[in-house]
Amino acid sequence: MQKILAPSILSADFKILGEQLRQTAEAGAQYIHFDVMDGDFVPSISFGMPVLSSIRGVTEQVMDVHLMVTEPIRYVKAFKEAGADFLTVHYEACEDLHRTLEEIHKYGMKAGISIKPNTPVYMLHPFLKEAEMFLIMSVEPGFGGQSFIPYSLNKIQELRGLLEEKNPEAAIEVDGGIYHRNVGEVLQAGADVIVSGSGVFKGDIRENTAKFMEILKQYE
Ligand SMILES: O=C(CO)[C@@H](O)[C@H](O)COP(=O)(O)O
Repeated sequence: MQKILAPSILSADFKILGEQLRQTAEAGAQYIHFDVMDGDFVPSISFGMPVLSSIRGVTEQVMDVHLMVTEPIRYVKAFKEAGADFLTVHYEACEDLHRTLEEIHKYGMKAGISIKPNTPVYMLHPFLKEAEMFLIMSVEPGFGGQSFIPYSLNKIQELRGLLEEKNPEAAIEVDGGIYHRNVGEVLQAGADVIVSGSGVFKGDIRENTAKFMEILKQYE
């Protein structure tokens, strides 16, 4: 399977966001990871639909939207209209996850399910055939720039094994604390989509992205 880089714009410079997205696209990043925080499910507040609509107009990259929001079902239609391609919700944030995933599919988006670092992979069992992507958070959701939690590697391996049997087409995305120095072990464990904020946007964006793409290719 092709390996994908999804730069997380949480670490971008919003004064020149369009230009920074262009640099990631030109260096090969296929997705843009768009973190939405509501100040309730996570302590921080980030950005929402108006920012997504605005960047949708300046790049062809796939919009990979990660809702760190309580009861995200309330916003499915709005994020579709703003330009989301993937809509990922948290297992821990949904009263009825089956219905939330159905709603995402009803609006023609691909659905993702995310779990926090302390949520075991077995909680995903009832939903393995209901999503196109599964997001393992390798830091506590809420802030960029944290350290990768090593136990996440075991969770990726466990999930890979389950998906091979139940939903081999589904992708595993991993998010938090990923840099050039550790992305190899994340890919080796079974990840398909790599989210990186600080690792892409701190320093030379073109060079950082190109180096990630070079490493990703070695694991295809
Ligand atoms: O969702 C989150 C944090 O909640 C992540 O997407 C971070 O934005 C990743 O940032 P780095 O750890 O790569 O700086």
